[in-house]
Amino acid sequence: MDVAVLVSAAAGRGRARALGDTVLRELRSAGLTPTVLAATTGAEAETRARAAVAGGAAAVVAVGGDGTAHAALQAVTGTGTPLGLVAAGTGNDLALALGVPAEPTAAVRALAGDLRAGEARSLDAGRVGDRWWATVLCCGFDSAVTDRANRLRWPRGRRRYDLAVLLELARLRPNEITLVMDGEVRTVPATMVAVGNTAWYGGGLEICPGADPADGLFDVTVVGPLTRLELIQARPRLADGTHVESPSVSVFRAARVELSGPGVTTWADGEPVAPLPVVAECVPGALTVVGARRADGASRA
Ligand SMILES: Nc1ncnc2c1ncn2[C@@H]1O[C@H](COP(=O)(O)OP(=O)(O)OP(=O)(O)O)[C@@H](O)[C@H]1O
Repeated sequence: MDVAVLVSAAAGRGRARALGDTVLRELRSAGLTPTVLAATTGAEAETRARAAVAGGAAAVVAVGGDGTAHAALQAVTGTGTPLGLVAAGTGNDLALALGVPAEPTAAVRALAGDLRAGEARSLDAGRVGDRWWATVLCCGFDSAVTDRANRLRWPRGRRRYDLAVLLELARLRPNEITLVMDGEVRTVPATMVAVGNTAWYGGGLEICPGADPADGLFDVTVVGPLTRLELIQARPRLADGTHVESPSVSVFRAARVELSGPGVTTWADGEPVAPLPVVAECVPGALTVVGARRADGASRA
């Protein structure tokens, strides 16, 4: 059985590259025939993965973080070809939501076992235009921070993100966002809006705690106007999803979410998707995964 493998050299500050040989060895010893797809950018990875799927690969295995999975998603979603994950990024929110074993050897064994047994899980996927995503599409404060962090050349790693948070806090103000959720229109001042297929984003923040990637619906978390202090105080509550109890936070469920507002870019799976306005559609069963141990609403499992 031929399996295409994406190894993102940059992911996890070199962790994915360091794991490449181990992953290939484990795949071979499970009786599979892996081929590493040579790619140095996300766009190249998408092109190679699409060709591998068209060529009949039994699965695409993404060794990296959410950005690597996002590249693989563009090739597999809607095709029935399964995605396997080996978590090796700084953010592994999709692997977390699906219960993929954190230990790489165990992750490879789990996905190889499913492939050999012909077992896979069907999950919903988010779509904006022709872009697929699997975790959370966000806009507002959080996407401005990600945008800013990507423009900063210094410092490296987590501290770049922390600096971006400080810079964006300094210019914090809510935007008027219009949401149309399954036809119902609301215009609200929002600090941020998160459209969740799964619960986590940003490397383990449970922004949409009730999101179930197998229910055909998004969970939409809308955070209303917050002061700087309130936003800082809300951050730890994101780690366990208790922010949704705050009176400033509203949660909705919908299969189709239109978002419009001024000068805001949406991000999903840690990657830029499109500037507003966008229409996000939840496409039931569009994504097939192997090696997942949980796919029915992570926080309830
Ligand atoms: N096969 C590949 N080769 C090179 N780059 C890739 C490949 N696949 C994806 N990428 C790109 O590498 C970047 C980092 O990948 P990823 O998000 O998986 O790792 P990460 O450690 O979580 O990174 P970050 O925290 O910077 O998002 C993404 O922007 C992605 O598009």
